[in-house]
Amino acid sequence: MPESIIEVQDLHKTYREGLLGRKQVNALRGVSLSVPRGSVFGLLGPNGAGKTTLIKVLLGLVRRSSGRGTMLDRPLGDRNGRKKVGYLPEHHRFPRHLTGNSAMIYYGGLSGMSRREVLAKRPELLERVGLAKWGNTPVHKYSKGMQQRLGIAQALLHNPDLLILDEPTDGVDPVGRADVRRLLKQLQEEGKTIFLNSHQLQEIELVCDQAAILAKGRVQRHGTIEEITQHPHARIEFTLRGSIDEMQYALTEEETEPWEVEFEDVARVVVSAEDQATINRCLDRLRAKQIDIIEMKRMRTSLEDAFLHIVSEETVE
Ligand SMILES: Nc1ncnc2c1ncn2[C@@H]1O[C@H](COP(=O)(O)OP(=O)(O)OP(=O)(O)O)[C@@H](O)[C@H]1O
Repeated sequence: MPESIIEVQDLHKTYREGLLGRKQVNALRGVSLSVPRGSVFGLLGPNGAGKTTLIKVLLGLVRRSSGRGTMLDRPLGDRNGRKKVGYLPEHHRFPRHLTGNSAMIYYGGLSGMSRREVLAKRPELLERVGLAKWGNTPVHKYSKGMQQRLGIAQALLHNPDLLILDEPTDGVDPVGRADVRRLLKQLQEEGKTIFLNSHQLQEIELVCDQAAILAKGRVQRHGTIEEITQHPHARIEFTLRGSIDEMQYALTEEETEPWEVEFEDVARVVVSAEDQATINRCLDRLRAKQIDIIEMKRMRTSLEDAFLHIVSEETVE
């Protein structure tokens, strides 16, 4: 088992609202998960699932109602555990009057760094995020992608081991997203762990090694992207040549998706197979009917399909 940088067990958070706190919102209802050190970990979930609450509990910005955990080998909420964390909040806005350079000094100061320390690190960090030439430009002239990259640069100032990024590519165009992805991969290669909250499922699929899907305050699925996208039944796409009638006859007992006839004697069909024995049976019947198997490939579910399936499965309370 790889070492965990974040480990939480049975985390609950209930917000209380209204007069005397009578109205309760159960934002986290027993969240358990572990984030391997050195991974890029994606936290996914529909609106209101509890993602930001989980991040805030990890950072000690919101007090948990119950549960336990560790972050960077310290108990949850421990101030020393937070010193090695870089954080990019959701919808963050830099004050308009700051430039890239002055923003780095301002935010470095907030995490206790002296001006001299920031000045020593700033050129390299701005270079890394592709903003070396933009240091003197006011941030209100930056594109959304540039602002997010500056946000990541400020989160890296104190050389954290763990980066927690809440929607880092929100509102960023595809080119900007590819830049952010490249940067995250580089940071991972340097040994940093990245915990990413994102709505962009494709983004998570491209950049993350592991993910957790949160819905209604509970972890619905947790594992590598491969594990999450594994379909319970294998789906095999066959491209076949021969008599279309004979093909259909050979596969009458199987669960197939609509046939696509490409030419008069070539067709493509997807067969759902519960196990290898089902696949073998299909092959035997097709061969017995003298059908040529031109191609056979196992289909993967996209993370988006898996996400929609998991979220629609979850029970409504
Ligand atoms: N300070 C608060 N007081 C009361 N309820 C809150 C508070 N913060 C969040 N909630 C509620 O807790 C639940 C989880 O909210 P949270 O913001 O953690 O979800 P999320 O998954 O981050 O959603 P989104 O993707 O929309 O940002 C929601 O029902 C939300 O309305």
